[in-house]
Amino acid sequence: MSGKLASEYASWKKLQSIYDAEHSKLILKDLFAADPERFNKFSREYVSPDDPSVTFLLDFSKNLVTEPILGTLLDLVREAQLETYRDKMFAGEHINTSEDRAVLHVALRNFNDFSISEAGVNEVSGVLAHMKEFSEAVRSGSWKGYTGKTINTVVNIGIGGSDLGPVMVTEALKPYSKRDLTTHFVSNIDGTHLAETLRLCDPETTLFIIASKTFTTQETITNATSARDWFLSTAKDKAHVAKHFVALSTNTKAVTEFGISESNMFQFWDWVGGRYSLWSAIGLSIALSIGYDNFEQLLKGAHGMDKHFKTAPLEKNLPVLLAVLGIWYNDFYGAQTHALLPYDQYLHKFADYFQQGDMESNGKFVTKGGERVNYQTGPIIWGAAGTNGQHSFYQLVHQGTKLIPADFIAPATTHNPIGHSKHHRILLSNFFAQPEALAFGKTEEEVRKELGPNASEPLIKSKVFEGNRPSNSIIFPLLTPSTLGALIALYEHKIFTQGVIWGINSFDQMGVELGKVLAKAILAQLEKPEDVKGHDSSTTGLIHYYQKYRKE
Ligand SMILES: O=P(O)(O)OC[C@H]1O[C@@H](O)[C@@H](O)[C@@H](O)[C@@H]1O
Repeated sequence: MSGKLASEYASWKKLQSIYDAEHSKLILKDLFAADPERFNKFSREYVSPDDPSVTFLLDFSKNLVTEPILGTLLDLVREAQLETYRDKMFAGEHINTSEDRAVLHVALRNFNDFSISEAGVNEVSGVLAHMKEFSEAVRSGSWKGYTGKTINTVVNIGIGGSDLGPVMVTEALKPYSKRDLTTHFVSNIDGTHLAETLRLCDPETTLFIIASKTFTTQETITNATSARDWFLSTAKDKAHVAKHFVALSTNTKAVTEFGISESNMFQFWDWVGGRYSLWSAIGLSIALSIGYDNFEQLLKGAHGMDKHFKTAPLEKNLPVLLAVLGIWYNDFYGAQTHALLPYDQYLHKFADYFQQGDMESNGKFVTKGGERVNYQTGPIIWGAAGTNGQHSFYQLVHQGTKLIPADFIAPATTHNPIGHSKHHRILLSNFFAQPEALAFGKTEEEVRKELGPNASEPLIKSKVFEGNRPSNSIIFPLLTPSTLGALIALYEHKIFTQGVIWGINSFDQMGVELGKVLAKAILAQLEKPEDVKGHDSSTTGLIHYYQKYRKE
């Protein structure tokens, strides 16, 4: 982000020559055999500077790196002036240059450690107090619906950043949830999503949270309007909306026009990016589900990671280490994707969440200076909870033709120790086994020995695991709110670091606009075939087919 393309840095060029000269010699089996200290050298234990119970181990020894390679990757971080840009972010400088905005999700979870001067930052504690008061009123039952009944269902209506964070975290922290308060999330404009959710709701006991930073997003406003219509078809009187609809937004005018009073609105600010907003008022559904105190623990866990990112030397800085390892595969090995593989059912939405977090942040081909990059930027993020993935896509990860770096993530202790943790031991045996199999594989010689002299050649070949497939492992004691906060912030800062190295703006999302504009134009043409104008023959043909078969 120093105005240069990443490929112009001396360290980038050096990494390229190292890759060219050495990559065929970087064999994990040999690297481990040559150095009994490899695990100690290439693993780090994180302990929150605020709370020693928030801790995890990052083992990155099963990566195709040596100490000199890691050193050169960290030189790249220095050359890109990461520390300067990190400090600019924490100081509230407008590092989101295309939108002229500060990037201050760290201010949402700042417990007085960083001094940040930006309009709105001094309002954060007031909004948190409002969230606490409101969530406690709903959870205690003192907040009543229009017929005097207690709220037992929450429906969050939002999309993208106003949906994915709350969904992921409420799922992840279910053990902390109030089980008699059900939380649903409606995001898709497809009426099916709302209709199927409303089937589960009673208007007298349901609270709708309309979550939208801009309060103009077509999907959210359409879903919110239909939800209000559904509610009023029973409640009749518009005055009852006040007991059943609240808004989370930066746009007071649009919220009040929708019919939600300012007192039922939870504010946030333009310096909170949608995909970094779960820490803001957008987290209200989380606070309702797990209670405000646990929500605050989530924030505190993230804050500890913020401090670590801000102060730890680069070689001990976990977000930086994850970032440079990702760059090594993405930009030098040509890996297209990165898999997030949590061995924890509660984290089953983790990869979905970081699909937006990473791909909307770093899926950019133009630098902040307006130049087209001549290297790869953001990877494709995907994944699923273990062990399900093992019975689905791991075949390709183990024996396919692509290199797929992966992060394996697991808690040492489960919240559900059924059968004296029998399930968890089986789960974790897989969490340990998969990275081992990926890294070390199974040689032809081993297969031959195993199958005996009568085995056919094709069978032998098909059972060989080449190995040498890299992964990180992250293991922590238990998935608590504060540990989850630290983990999310870990990945947020990884994404930030990669964006700085690539020289791109990780905080705008211009790429989502064109489709929205075209959809608006098409919506106005859907009624009659003669209205369909200005499109290519494919788009026109598709719309005509729809018009032929549509019923209503
Ligand atoms: O929160 P609102 O404003 O409804 O936006 C919801 C989402 O919209 C998308 O188009 C993206 O821009 C996301 O970053 C954003 O989270």
